Amino acid sequence: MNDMTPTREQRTAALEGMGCKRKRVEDIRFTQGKGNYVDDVKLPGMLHGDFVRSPHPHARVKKIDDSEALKVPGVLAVITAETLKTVNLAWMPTLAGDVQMVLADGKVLFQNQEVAFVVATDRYAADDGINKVVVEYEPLPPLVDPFKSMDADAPVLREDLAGKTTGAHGPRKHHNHIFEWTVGDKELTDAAFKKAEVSIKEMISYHRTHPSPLETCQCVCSFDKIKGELTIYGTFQAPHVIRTVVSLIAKLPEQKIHVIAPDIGGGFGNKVGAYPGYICAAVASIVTGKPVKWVEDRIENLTATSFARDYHMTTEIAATKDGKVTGLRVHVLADHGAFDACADPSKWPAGFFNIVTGSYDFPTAHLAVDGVYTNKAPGGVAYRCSFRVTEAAYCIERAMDILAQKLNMDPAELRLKNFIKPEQFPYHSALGWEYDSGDYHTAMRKMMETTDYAALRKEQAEKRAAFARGETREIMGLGVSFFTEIVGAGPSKNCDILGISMFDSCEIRMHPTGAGIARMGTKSQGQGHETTWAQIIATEIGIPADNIMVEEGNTDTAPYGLGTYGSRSTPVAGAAIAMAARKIRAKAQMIAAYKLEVHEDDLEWDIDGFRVKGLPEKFMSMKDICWAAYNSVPPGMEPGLEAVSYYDPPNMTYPFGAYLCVMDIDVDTGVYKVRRFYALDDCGTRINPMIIEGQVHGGLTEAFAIAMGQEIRYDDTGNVVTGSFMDFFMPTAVETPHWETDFTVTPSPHHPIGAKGVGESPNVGGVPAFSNAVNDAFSFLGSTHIQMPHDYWRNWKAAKQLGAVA
Ligand code: PCD
Ligand SMILES: [Cu+]
Repeated sequence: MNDMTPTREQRTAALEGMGCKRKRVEDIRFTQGKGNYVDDVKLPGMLHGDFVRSPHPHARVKKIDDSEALKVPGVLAVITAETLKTVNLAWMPTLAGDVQMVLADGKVLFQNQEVAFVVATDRYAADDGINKVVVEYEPLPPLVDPFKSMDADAPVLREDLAGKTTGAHGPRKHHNHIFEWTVGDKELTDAAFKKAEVSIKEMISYHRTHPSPLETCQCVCSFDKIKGELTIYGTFQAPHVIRTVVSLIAKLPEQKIHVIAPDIGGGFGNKVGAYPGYICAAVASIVTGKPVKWVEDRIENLTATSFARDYHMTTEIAATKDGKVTGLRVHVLADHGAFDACADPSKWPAGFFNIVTGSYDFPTAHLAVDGVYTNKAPGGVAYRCSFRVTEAAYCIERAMDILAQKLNMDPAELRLKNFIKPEQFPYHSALGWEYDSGDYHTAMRKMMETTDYAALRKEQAEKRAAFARGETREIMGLGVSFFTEIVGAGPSKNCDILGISMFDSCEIRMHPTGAGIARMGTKSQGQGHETTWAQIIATEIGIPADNIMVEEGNTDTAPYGLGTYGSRSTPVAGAAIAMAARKIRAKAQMIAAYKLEVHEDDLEWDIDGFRVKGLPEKFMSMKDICWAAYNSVPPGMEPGLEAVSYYDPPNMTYPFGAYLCVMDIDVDTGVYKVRRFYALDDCGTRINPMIIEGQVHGGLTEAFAIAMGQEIRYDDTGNVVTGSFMDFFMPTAVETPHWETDFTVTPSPHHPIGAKGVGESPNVGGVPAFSNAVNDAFSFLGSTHIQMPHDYWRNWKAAKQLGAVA
């Protein structure tokens, strides 16, 4: 060996594999404005469609007159429910087993609901056409408050369901009831409460909000009459699912549907579902024979496509005097809006909300969820929520603080006392999950030491005394949050969408020169998959990440996958990638054995190739093996080097984290300052620490937005009052706090590379940390729970109600 021979460290570094802070390859195009988004798709002769929307939240549609609209220059067609009925598409199935109007059929059920679709030569003409469509409405009483939805005299919203006493998830108790879902042992839990030395009860609401990605939902549909083929470019987080759904509802053969999700400007769950815009653009293209583009504007996005949360959680904890939890009882009233269009795996009407026991060893628990209809937009699973895990984490983390307050215990100490212990993993929760791995005590203690939690509590006590003496008008809050996430939907035993198991996939094809292309069933919307997926392959097969091209989002080339949401890509596709790479390596080993003239078992893997055991100079690099795969494979072996893997995970993964928010609030103005925010995340094996940090920063910023002001609010008449960025809080760099990140590593025992998801964690853990900080600040004035969002006005109002301001 000469001096030029690279060291093992240099060879490893050259791969830029797992653990490397590899720079994001996609950013080369994004930072130069060279991304290719749906709105960049411009096809010859392309038309534009736009919606007439209802100003009323609840009304009968008496008549739609399009005669004047059709006279507008450039307007070619006005599509209504009547048009759609001719092709059986006036209603579409939702992922939650309900049906949803594509265009208003006799009635509208929420403000801004789609009523008619105007198709024109350009967007402006379409807009002019919209203004000329005359719709005659007969307003009906709106139902806004979910708590009144099951009143005896509540208006009937869904006339199409008249007389139906069962829905997709069992019996319905009322004409506005969707489902009741119960989990856990009711008797045992009731008994625990009877015996309880201490208990708390609080109605904890997680308000309605919206993911509002930078790029709104949009598509271009192009129907080729001659070939009978439909090509759909769209902002799809799950392109294959869209292809299957379109095939099923439009009765087009699946091979004749090409779904392409190009670059996506943020998804956050907003782009999982199927929207009327997609159906209308497809029908318009079939009718006109021209490509049709549909692009939502911001107000449409905020008010009509997939809201998030709107969970009202009556929460009770039973405990002993010294702070050991003995039971948890939760009732949720879930406001699903006008149609149940929640994008959960089929069997889970309330998603994975039954992770609500959190990080604590509850001997027993019982949960009941009632889903109800109101005159609001449909949706329900979006915005970094992992299928209602954000709601569950908020519920339990707020409740633990309330219990700590009642017991006069420190909230961090109460948590430490009740954590599931490291030796209890795999841990079976009272509500039915098997937590794969965790070390909660270590994470919590690291958070407490790094932030000097004890000193902060001391400072708080001093400030409270000073406040009492009238020396300051500022109060200080410490928001502790310790969350357990459940991501990686999911095992076919309990997760499917429309009957398709929630596996994911990867196909790797190596080229002769030691480069390759890898395709997955997932679809990045900004997460950086092009960077990280190549890193997994680099480590697994010893080819530099730079030599692996990652391609997602084209259903013609990618293997079938269920898409990217619920932080499932790393737990599911990440595993498929490792498994496909291992198949490549297994074949490579046979080729290397043949070339080095030894038995396969005499070879050992060494960073970027195979070495003959005990003969270090006999080595064949993976690059050379790629070449050999195309010219000298062992007799009887097929040439080439490619592999595909479909991975059905044996379990979910359970990332966790310890967060602390330090906040100061001025009681006279309600103005708060986030002095410090510390976030420790454990997502098992870390693929790209820089990307993880970016994910955490992004998720915390969204958590900050939600907890401190962001809200989709309806007034009593069913009017959305926060339907634009004038009113919907969108934090910029000015408002956003500074984030301190940290980590521990507890690998997932069942995942091939030990990785868990991380993308949703900061939102799951962040919201309770902010809300607990506000509540902790006010608690010494006698409050137990202040509802989110905690904007200045509400903080001031709380201070006033608590007698802190005159
Ligand atoms: N351990 C680990 C984990 C992870 N990672 C990384 O990180 C990321 C993420 O991941 P995940 O967790 O697995 O996830 P995904 O699946 O991929 O994704 C999803 C998520 O993601 C997040 N993030 C983000 N970012 C961006 N940029 N954009 C967007 O849109 C978004 N979104 C959001 C959401 S909302 Mo949902 O949908 O609601 O359900 S869900 C979600 C990627 O890249 C990966 O690779 C690493 O590195 N490592
Ligand atoms: Cu989610």
